[in-house]
Amino acid sequence: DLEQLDCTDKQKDRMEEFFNSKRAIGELKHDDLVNICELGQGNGGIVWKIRHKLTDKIMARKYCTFTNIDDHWCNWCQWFWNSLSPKKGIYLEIKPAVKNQIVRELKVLDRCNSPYIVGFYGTFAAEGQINICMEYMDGGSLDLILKKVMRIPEHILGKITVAVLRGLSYLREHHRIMHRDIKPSNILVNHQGEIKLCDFGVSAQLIDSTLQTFIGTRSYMSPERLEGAHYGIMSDIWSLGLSLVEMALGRYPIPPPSIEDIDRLFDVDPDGNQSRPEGYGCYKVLAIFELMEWIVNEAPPSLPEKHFSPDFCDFIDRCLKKSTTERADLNTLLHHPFYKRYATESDNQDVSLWIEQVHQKDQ
Ligand SMILES: COC(=O)c1c[nH]c2ncccc12
Ligand code: NA
Repeated sequence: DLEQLDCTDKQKDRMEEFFNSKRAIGELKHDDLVNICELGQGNGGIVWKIRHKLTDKIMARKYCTFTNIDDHWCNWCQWFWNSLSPKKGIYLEIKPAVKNQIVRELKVLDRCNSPYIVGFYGTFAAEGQINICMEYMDGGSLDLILKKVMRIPEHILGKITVAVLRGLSYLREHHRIMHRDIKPSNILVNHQGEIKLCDFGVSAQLIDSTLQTFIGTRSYMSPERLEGAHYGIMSDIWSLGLSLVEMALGRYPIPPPSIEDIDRLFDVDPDGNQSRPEGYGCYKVLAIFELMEWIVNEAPPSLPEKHFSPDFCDFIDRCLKKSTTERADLNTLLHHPFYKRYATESDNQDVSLWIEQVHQKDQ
């Protein structure tokens, strides 16, 4: 039965519904699943929309790719990364014993039941890969939504903040783990207006066995983590702050845009449509290592009070303190006015409506 989570009756019903469908599905087998379409190339794997033949249940399935060690680039990266932080050796192959440990550790996902964590149907090894089957979120991930809209309005970002902080609290209180990879592509939404986290580092072995730590063109990693120092939940807080600024401005905020850049981003043309101004793409895109250097050495980004509420600006400033001793911790943020403004609203009809509008743009 449901652990007595502090959630609304509607949320309890939704989770009960999920448990029933999970029980009906039972043990997941490779041959019972049919691929429908690709949903995204996540970090450490590819995500597919699939259908469970016997129950017609739609799910999301992540194929976890490992260090394809024959790839020269990966070897170089891994060597480079180890030279930066020689704390762990290079996994030249995924030994069966390691694979079994990963599957065992992923079983923890069976017990991750929260309205703010994407549902888990099961995991299995097939064709030398590990598969994780999860709840399908028909609104997709926020990075893809951000590509469709100019930027995400503050009241929606407030709801996103509530969901992420509650998801992080759940992971810490019930499973004593941090997320490790908070960013827009790991925050999913659906047409019911639900907002959930996915891709958290539940298996230490899986984290060690994949190169996910730094592949990609952007970094949501905190300064202390980039420096190879010890990091914990406070690193998730930094990642949340950076993700919120990106979604609020509509672009990755490092190097920080100038006030002129921001005014241009917020300019509306005469007939009131917000089109991406021609100068939009003009900002300099830094290479990944320049970016990491900027995060470690330069001042953190912030929001302009001209376009956002003082509470939101203050919330962001507290998340993006470079020093972990100055940065707000989870409990402080759960008492922050910006969080409290949205925490009271129990249903997410506004989010549901907004998702509808966003996806209408496709048609
Ligand atoms: C890593 O998990 C995922 O990316 C996803 C889990 N459920 C989803 N639903 C839609 C899109 C992506 C996902
Ligand atoms: Na992901």
